[in-house]
Amino acid sequence: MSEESKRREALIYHAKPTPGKIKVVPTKKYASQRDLSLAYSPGVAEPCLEIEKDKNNAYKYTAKGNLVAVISNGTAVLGLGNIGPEASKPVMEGKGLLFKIFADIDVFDIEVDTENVDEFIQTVKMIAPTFGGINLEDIKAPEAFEIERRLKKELNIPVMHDDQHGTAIISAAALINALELAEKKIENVNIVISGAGAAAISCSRLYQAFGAKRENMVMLDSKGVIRNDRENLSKEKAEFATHRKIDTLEEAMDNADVFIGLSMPDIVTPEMLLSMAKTPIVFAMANPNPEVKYDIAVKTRKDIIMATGRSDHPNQVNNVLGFPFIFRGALDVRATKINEAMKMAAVKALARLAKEPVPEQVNIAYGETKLAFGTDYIIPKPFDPRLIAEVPPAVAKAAMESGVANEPITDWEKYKDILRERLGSDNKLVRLLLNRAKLDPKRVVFAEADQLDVLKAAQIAYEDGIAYPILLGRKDAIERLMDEIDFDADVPIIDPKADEETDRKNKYAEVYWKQRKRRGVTLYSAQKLMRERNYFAAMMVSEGDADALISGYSRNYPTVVKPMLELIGMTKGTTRVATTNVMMTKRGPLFLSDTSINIDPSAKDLTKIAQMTSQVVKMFGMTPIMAMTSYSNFGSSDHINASKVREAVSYLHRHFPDMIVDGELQTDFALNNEMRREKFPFSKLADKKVNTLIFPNLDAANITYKLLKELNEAQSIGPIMMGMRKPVHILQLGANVDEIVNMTAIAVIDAQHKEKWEQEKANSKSV
Ligand SMILES: NC(=O)C1=CN([C@@H]2O[C@H](COP(=O)(O)OP(=O)(O)OC[C@H]3O[C@@H](n4cnc5c(N)ncnc54)[C@H](OP(=O)(O)O)[C@@H]3O)[C@@H](O)[C@H]2O)C=CC1
Ligand SMILES: CC(=O)C(=O)O
Ligand SMILES: [Mg+2]
Repeated sequence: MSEESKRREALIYHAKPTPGKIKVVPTKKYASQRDLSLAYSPGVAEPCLEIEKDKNNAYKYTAKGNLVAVISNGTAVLGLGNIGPEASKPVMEGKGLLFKIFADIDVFDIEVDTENVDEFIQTVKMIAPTFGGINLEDIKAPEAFEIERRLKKELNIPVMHDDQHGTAIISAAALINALELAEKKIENVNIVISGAGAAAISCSRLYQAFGAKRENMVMLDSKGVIRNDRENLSKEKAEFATHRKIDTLEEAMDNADVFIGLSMPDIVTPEMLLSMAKTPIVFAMANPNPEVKYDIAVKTRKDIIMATGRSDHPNQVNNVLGFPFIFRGALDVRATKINEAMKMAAVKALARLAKEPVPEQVNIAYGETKLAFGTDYIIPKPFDPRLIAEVPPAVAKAAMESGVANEPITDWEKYKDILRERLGSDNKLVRLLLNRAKLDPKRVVFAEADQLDVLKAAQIAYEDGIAYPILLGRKDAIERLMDEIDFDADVPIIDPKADEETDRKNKYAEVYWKQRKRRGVTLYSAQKLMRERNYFAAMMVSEGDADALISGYSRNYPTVVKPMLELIGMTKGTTRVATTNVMMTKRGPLFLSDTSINIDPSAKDLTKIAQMTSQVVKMFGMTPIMAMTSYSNFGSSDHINASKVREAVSYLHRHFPDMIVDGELQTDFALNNEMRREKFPFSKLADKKVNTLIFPNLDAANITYKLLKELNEAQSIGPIMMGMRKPVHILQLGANVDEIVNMTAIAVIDAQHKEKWEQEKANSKSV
């Protein structure tokens, strides 16, 4: 994309469909007059009076505790300089967006029209009662130092200048890890710091707290090297003035181990990079354009460990990894400050997390195949969902230990769950699935293990303890791919076409032939069939050599369903198989059935689909609240398509009175309690939140789930196969790695349940 197109794209993004990036959304009901009388006069007076009695009640009755002010005067906006308060607003709104999506913190951005330190401080102090915390942003040095120092002293809520400490925290974490990779000790390295402003001074101070030596540092500002014989140095610059008799960046870079750029674009030349010591560490963090372009740097030095502040290259060292999580931890213990102990705890948590195996969803989010700790991955990525559960607890704990927390946390596991929940219900449901599977992992045969994504999913399932994979496919291809993705495990690999070792192929063929020899199957044709991976895999499960099966990644649904039905068949007493998809929507998980199999189910089929779906919903630990959907509401149409749904509902009401199910209902009435309450107060669904929709036919269900998925309205898990005698689960064609892992967990849970039923059956027989 050309620079001009990028420019246009950025402007359109900010302008359309509504100008800006954030808005205020009410969190309470406001539909009726009654709601309004609570939200505003007269009801609102009650919390006012409670807060008048005790100011701390503001945390109980208002949004204060989760509200941070992002405040700037626009004097040092990114690396764009002093562009004024109005021009800084897009950046401040951007910070608001990041606070929200990464840590679920609400933000008012406030742009103040003054460069006078006293006026600025006075303004912040006067508006501070509104907020739980103050994030100072893009205020130039040296004023930024005084502003932060005085506000910290005079306010009893956390105040942090993000450009100083957010940047210091993330770059210190990156530096610690980069030094480990370069096999250098922080006490010994020579560090050049370009910039002597808010970010640079604060970073250099924090590096010292981790062992860097001031005498090994050379700092530069717009006038060159800050020497101790220079006159009129500010207090902060004087702190880092060097005794070395050098003047230029070029001289400073000679034999330096580390370059920290918090200044201006394009000031580091290839020659300077070449003059640095071996395995140089270069963090060119000026935004939006770094001190040296990423491509030039990595081309110039093959041994470089390179980072920028940008998201379009590896190693984004940017304070986005700091401020959301630091404030989250501070707010959650109602800390009065953000102190050194809290900052250091955040550094350590970030540095540690980078060394942990990276979840596949992070690889997917960044279009990577295998992120792992190394020169191109020295710090976690901002979209890493683990950040929220790792960094804020570390910060909160440090706040408690250093005596600045007003609301200590006692149950850390519960706190971590609450934090994860803040990122939405999708993560919660998936986590629940994975955790359940891990409780009792099963042997899962992956019928298409020679496909990279399937193999990666099998690797994750194995490494996370979700399943014991059995890999089916060409052995040489699987082994080559395993090498490629570092899947180093002793898991069975079976090639159905050449399974000489166990001779299972012939054993399965014999079983199959015996079952069907009077139905035109010869032993020869059975042997031929067992070379086909889906038949072989189905026989493995049927014969108890595997507990569950995953297939369908590379073939269309009916081709895979056929052998499964033929060899494994349905659960006893079942006349139908069907599928359900769980859609993770904004209103919570929603089960949709039947999404893949029954084209035009009868009333009786619909009752079966509803019952099977009800079992699956329970498997997810939820109570099924089901609406049988239609274009008609409770008899408003006499057409056969509506009456069959009515008939199904009536059957379920008669035979399963405990089931919470009703219809026929249009989807808006099914999902909107108020509409339903008003028009159909007699409905058995009453005020319950519907979590399951049974559709009258395949068209409706399949179109709905694909539409939701494609419009990014919901992430989908499924289709989950229901009604099979054994746990067999068929993927959507071309499913991604996350979807395959989720399906594997479902297959394992399905196997756990089926095993339990078998045992219960056996026990009841023996009684
Ligand atoms: N990646 C990240 O997370 C972050 C990156 N930054 C980036 O760091 C830069 C500085 O931000 P901040 O500290 O807030 O701003 P400040 O205005 O406080 O500081 C800017 C500093 O850069 C110095 N400078 C200007 N030109 C040169 C030059 N040619 N060589 C060396 N130093 C020079 C200035 O010198 P003088 O004192 O003489 O004026 C000043 O000390 C910006 O580009 C910003 O985008 C900032 C925060 C976070
Ligand atoms: C990232 C940031 O805060 C800055 O560049 O100013
Ligand atoms: Mg900034």
